[in-house]
Amino acid sequence: MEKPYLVIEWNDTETDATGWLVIHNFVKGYTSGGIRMHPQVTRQEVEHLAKTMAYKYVASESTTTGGCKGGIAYDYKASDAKEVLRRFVIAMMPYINSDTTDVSASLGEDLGTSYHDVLNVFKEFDFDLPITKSMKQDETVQKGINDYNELLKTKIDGLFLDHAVTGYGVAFSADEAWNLKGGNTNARVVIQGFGSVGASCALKLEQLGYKIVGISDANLLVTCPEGLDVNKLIESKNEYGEMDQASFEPHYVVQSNSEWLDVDCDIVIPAALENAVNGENAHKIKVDLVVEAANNPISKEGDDMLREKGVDIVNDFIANLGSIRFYDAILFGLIEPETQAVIDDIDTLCRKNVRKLFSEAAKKQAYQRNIAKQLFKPSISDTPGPEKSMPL
Ligand SMILES: NC(=O)c1ccc[n+]([C@@H]2O[C@H](COP(=O)([O-])OP(=O)(O)OC[C@H]3O[C@@H](n4cnc5c(N)ncnc54)[C@H](O)[C@@H]3O)[C@@H](O)[C@H]2O)c1
Repeated sequence: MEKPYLVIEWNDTETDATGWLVIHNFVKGYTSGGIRMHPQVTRQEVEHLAKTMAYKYVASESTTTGGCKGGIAYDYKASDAKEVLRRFVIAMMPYINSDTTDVSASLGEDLGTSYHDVLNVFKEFDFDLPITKSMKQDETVQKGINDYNELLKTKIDGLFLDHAVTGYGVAFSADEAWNLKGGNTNARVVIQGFGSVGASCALKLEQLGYKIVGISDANLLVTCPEGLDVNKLIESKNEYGEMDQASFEPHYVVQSNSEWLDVDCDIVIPAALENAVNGENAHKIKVDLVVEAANNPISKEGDDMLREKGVDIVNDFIANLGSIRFYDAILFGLIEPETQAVIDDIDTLCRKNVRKLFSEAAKKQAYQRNIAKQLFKPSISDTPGPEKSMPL
């Protein structure tokens, strides 16, 4: 279960883009994950992300879904990025929507891609959500698909629900961990990234009484020791999660985004890049809580340094499971299909997992990441096929 079940490499016929679909495991013929696009994507990164997805489904209490990931090495801002994404999705179609085997890899959005664009390709092929043959015959799942599509149109706090769920889950996780540590109120938070996840996390933490004192995006770092106005920054950000300097208050300070770990704060939340905390910069971390909103945002060297320093962490597949829990809980009818019920469910699950993580880590005097890998290790890896058709 440490090696991926399947790795498929794709070379675009019209550009120099290369991509991979990595399926870490299937559960009942089903596996799910997003598609990432940026110029530095590697096969190794996609394999690592697919594995993280498998753990994340276990942490989400899913009994129906394995972990996979798509990755495309291409500039997500290029004028033809959407066509490249479309050709990648089409190339992977036999694994996404198969009528000959009871198998489906459900692909959604990740860094550099939007769910809407992925969905448009599915529509060309006449389906809404990729599911297995058994799922197509299941009334609960059919209702779940409709409910999910309806919920995608709803908003909370001005954000589309699917753009809120992950960041809110990160915020609930950070809040639970901070409370368990006996942290002070009004704690100061720095966040790397202001996309779907970074922005919604900042907003929920602000609602919970935290001060967001620094946010970085692909272009800059903006700081304010008294707290940034998160709503105003969200209103003015563009589709790539980049803030508009014209909306900044005169007392905000703008610096290079590479200085994000120099900001004086209590909690650090990497919500953008892989290996954002690494052997070169981990020494700058002076806080004793890091919450991983991005997938795999801390390199092995960076992680060793944080562990030695005694920094507490809430790792990625516990903190950022919001969107997959939303999808699973609605698709399989685990909760009421209502906007607030989705948020409450993520609130409850994230806090429960963080309490379990911190209490086990304290009991065993061990680093949280090692404990998380024991607590949420995937134990199922089906060989999919007709003989595996089974009731959900
Ligand atoms: N979207 C989800 O529901 C979801 C779920 C789980 C995990 N994640 C993970 O969270 C991370 C962010 O995802 P997202 O959906 O918010 O992506 P996004 O594409 O919406 O936003 C990415 C953000 O990162 C910023 N960024 C890029 N380069 C940067 C740099 N050098 N310094 C600082 N910021 C930089 C961008 O400007 C943007 O604000 C990814 O690792 C993704 O895999 C996302």
